[in-house]
Amino acid sequence: MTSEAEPIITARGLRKKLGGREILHGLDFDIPAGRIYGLVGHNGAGKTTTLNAILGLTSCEGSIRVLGEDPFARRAQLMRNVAFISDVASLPRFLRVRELLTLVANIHPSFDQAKARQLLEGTDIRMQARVKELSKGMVAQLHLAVVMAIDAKLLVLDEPTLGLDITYRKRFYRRLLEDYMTEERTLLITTHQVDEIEFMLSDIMFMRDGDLILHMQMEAVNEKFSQLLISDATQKEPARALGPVFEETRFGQTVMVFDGVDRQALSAFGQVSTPTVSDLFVALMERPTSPRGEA
Ligand SMILES: Nc1ncnc2c1ncn2[C@@H]1O[C@H](COP(=O)(O)OP(=O)(O)OP(=O)(O)O)[C@@H](O)[C@H]1O
Repeated sequence: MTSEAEPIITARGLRKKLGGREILHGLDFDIPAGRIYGLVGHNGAGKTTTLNAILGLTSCEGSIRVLGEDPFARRAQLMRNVAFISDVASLPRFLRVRELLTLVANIHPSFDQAKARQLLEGTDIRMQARVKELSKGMVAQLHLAVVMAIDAKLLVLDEPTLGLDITYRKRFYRRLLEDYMTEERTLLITTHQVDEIEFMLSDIMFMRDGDLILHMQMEAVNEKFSQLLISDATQKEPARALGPVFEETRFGQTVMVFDGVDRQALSAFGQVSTPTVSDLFVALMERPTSPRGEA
């Protein structure tokens, strides 16, 4: 097993300029092995650009190492241990499923064709079918089966379930968790439906306008942040005195999010819980000063 001391990905001062504009403003982070990371951010925050830097699809300033290598300079070698699914449907549409499996077997040294066939047995996808005849959900399933049959240390998923219905999305993530994840593998996922994957995440990263504004283990999120639901309006002012980082009204009740405030103290004013990742994201996006470099 790769030790915690040797991160799978290390970025220092990662910057990217595109079209004369800086898209990534100097990111610093380490991603250890055996974790499931959720990378969350608004449209245009720089998530795909970050993933492209990790996958060696784009060159950047600063430094990035994936499994100890520079992904841009050593992309071909690195792809033996890295697999990815992007939101851009990238499977050749004219191929039959069995031709696709043969093609991947020919180009990918860590691909186990028998395993891919076995993964497809439980689906409606036939070996004779052409990719273009499959529904979106079936293409996603096929893509996942191909990727799950690659013995990779790092799997990068960029909006992997875009356009799929809820049943497919749930099945997709369940499969990934049950049949793929081991403590030697690392998963990095971006999605705008973060509530659906929250149950499987070990860590989250929030991006805002090319900056990393939060990078934290889920357990730490639990300890650090609290959500307070206030039904009694008279409790709003005293709760506000404790300095919420966010406040809004929902169905006539007040919701506040606190950073580092004792839950016992909060419970005097209402119902205390841990905010969901999406609630926390909304709260921190509105916070004027970003806690850069927080880990
Ligand atoms: N080739 C390019 N030339 C110029 N600007 C680009 C290029 N590619 C991306 N950008 C810009 O970089 C910024 C970050 O884009 P990126 O795709 O990384 O965001 P994202 O967080 O993945 O967004 P989304 O959630 O919409 O996929 C955006 O403002 C985008 O317009």
